[in-house]
Amino acid sequence: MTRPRFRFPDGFHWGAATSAYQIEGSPLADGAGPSIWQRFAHTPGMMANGDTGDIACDHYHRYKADVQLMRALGLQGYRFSINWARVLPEGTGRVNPKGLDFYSRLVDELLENGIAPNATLFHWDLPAALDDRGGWLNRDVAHWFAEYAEVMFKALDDRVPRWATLNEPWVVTDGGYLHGALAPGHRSKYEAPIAAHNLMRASGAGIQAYRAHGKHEIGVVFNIEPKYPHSDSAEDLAATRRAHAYMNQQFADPALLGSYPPELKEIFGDAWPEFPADDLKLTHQKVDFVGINYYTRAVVKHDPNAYPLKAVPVPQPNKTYTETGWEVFEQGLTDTLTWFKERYGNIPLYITENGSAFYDPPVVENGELDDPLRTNYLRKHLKALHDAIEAGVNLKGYYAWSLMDNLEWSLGFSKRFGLYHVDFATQQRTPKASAKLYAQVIESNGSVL
Ligand SMILES: N#[N+]C[C@@H]1[C@@H](O)[C@H](O)[C@@H](O)[C@@H]2O[C@H]12
Repeated sequence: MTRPRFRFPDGFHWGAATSAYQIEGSPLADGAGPSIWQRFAHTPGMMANGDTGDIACDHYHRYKADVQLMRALGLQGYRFSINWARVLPEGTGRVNPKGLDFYSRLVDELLENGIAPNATLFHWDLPAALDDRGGWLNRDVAHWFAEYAEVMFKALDDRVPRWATLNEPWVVTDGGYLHGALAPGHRSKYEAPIAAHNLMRASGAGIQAYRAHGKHEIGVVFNIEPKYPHSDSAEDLAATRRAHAYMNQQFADPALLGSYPPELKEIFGDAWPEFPADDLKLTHQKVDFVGINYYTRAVVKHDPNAYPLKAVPVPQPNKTYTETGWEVFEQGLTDTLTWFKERYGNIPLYITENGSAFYDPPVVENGELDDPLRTNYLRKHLKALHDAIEAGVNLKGYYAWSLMDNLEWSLGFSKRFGLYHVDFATQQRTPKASAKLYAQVIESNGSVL
């Protein structure tokens, strides 16, 4: 019998992902300290519709039922993040036992249901107390992060097989320090490179701490958005190179090569610091895997007025765009993975996030909600994933973003990425047709595609 065209390798890992501030709610419960997202969301004008993570998906209370949603899909893994300030209310020093206990109970619930926990230490919600001490702009943050990481490793590494230090450091610096659209809401081209550098120093220090205490795997998660030139003019090619270095190499290069791409000094000019040489020895630690979050691509052209890249994305005609304004371009996923292998070697890779926000008409029929555009996105991207494996990429697994509709950061609850629909007034979860497809993909290891 011939092997089905899109059957994935035996042992391929199928999961779904979320993050703490986007789903948990109860951000200050049981002794938790505030994070910068708790403050940002309660700052007037920062969040669409004034939405906050005060309740979100109420996962802090509903986690057992949510694990059953994961089980219903047949998930083999669940990628979640830990709210640093729930465990260390001041960011360092005193541990909050009730905060630690929540994550211990979540991990046990996952294991009891045959789902492997995949824990991310930092998914943007820095403790506010550390932001008050300079946050990612203070070089001491590498030590603060390593202290927090050690607390978590000692508490959970006996049960957590896979850890990530950071989620998408690029978004933290571009959104939180350059453009100000995300917490902590700074707007400085002088601060952004410093925060970026300290994020990677902290990731390196966290990996070093894991090597002293851990028994399993640790890696780091980057968002990668492949850049394609609008034309083959020298200006557009140079703009594409800058955009690629700024988003796709600024963090992976110091982590995996121990260097920075030269374009960064060209982009930031006098705002690019001369970092101590030893710093790149700290950022450059052996990782057991890299997580890649892929959503879309960008076609890039030169624009002398664009800050700071002198490059802008070019909308593509006759293409499907998601509610977040992202072109549906599955070939970009294949291209991203082959590029990553060519530049950084045959490191084990996971797609740690991939998904799409489309408007879902809440029409529930036979217990599910139809979402054809999201289902089509999922099908196309899983096929593209299989193409990358056939091209020789060392791809170990895939986590759909997201398990359920949640707080899309400053966009609030308006952008729905979930496989499960959430009625935020009632907290009712309803599987979408995309959830049904995903469950069939998992059960057949891709053969249904
Ligand atoms: N926007 N968007 C969806 C998704 C976001 O919800 C995640 O928290 C991030 O890791 C990453 O940006 C991707």
